[in-house]
Amino acid sequence: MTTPLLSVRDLRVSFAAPQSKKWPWSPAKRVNAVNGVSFDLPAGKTLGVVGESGCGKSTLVRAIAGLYPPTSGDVTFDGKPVDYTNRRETNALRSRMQMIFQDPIASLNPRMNIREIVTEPLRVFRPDMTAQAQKEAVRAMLDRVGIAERNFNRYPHEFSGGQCQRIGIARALVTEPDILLCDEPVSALDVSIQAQVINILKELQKDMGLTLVFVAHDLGVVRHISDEILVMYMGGVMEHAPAADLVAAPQHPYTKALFSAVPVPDPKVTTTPEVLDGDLPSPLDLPEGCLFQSRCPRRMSRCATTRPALRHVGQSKVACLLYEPEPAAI
Ligand SMILES: Nc1ncnc2c1ncn2[C@@H]1O[C@H](COP(=O)(O)OP(=O)(O)OP(=O)(O)O)[C@@H](O)[C@H]1O
Repeated sequence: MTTPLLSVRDLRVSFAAPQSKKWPWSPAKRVNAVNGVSFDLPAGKTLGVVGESGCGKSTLVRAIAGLYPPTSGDVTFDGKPVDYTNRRETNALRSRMQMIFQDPIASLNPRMNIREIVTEPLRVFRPDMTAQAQKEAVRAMLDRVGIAERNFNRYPHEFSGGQCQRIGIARALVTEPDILLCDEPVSALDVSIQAQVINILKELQKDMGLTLVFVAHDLGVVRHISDEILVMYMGGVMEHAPAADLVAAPQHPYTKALFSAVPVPDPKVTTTPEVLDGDLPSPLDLPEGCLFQSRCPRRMSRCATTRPALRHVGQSKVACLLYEPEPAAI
């Protein structure tokens, strides 16, 4: 079996919660944003990450990129464990692992023109390149994302959201990284522009042999671009499956509810979104058993005490006690 390009094992990220002003002596609490995520991603493939707002998707990719320090767990990149406390190592990692963000305009420096923005990563990560070689690389990269040379001296505010996202992609890919972490890159764009940006990403992935992690809350977009999909809920993985299997036959009760809400573009097909009752648990105080128990339509008594592990169900991996035999009574 080939070694995956990216391996994540039991990754956890928590943040210090703001201290209560009314009860400053109360014990400090932590927001548990990512709670034990594991996956392997082979080179050249795309992993989609989906889930409701606040389930920890952005925190997961930012922790992998080294923007948030993981609380525990291991990340292995290209066969080597990543030490996020080692600054030199993290900097070297950044040249091979780049990121694009949700708000394309805000993620570009408003004081730099487009040429300067796309040249910046080369100045940092490829100081060995001559100024002429850098200029050529920037021109070629901007050309590939469809930005004409006559616009290179213009500033981000002069471009539309879709153009800014293309510039963001050029900035991320100019150093020819191995992996691109995409944090909701098309959520802020119009639907027609979303398709253009996704097609550019897919073309570049093919040409450059890129590996992608693609975060989105729009399941339609994710299933179009992904080879495999990770479904997150309250910072944990509920299901991890090949995209086609997840769409055709979701296994976890949460995935089923999530997919039942996706509209089908066919007037003859009627869909009935499954409404989930119950409250979300607090990320400050996670339940002992299954993270989804408070809203699960298939809840059983042992869900309150046992946290299910991801286990194989056909081609998928599912974290649900429905697929775990009940232990025999002693
Ligand atoms: N810097 C931070 N400090 C404290 N809590 C944070 C911080 N960043 C995220 N969180 C919390 O961590 C949890 C996960 O947030 P995150 O942004 O990763 O979710 P998400 O799934 O990406 O949501 P969205 O789709 O809305 O971007 C949330 O409860 C959020 O409030």
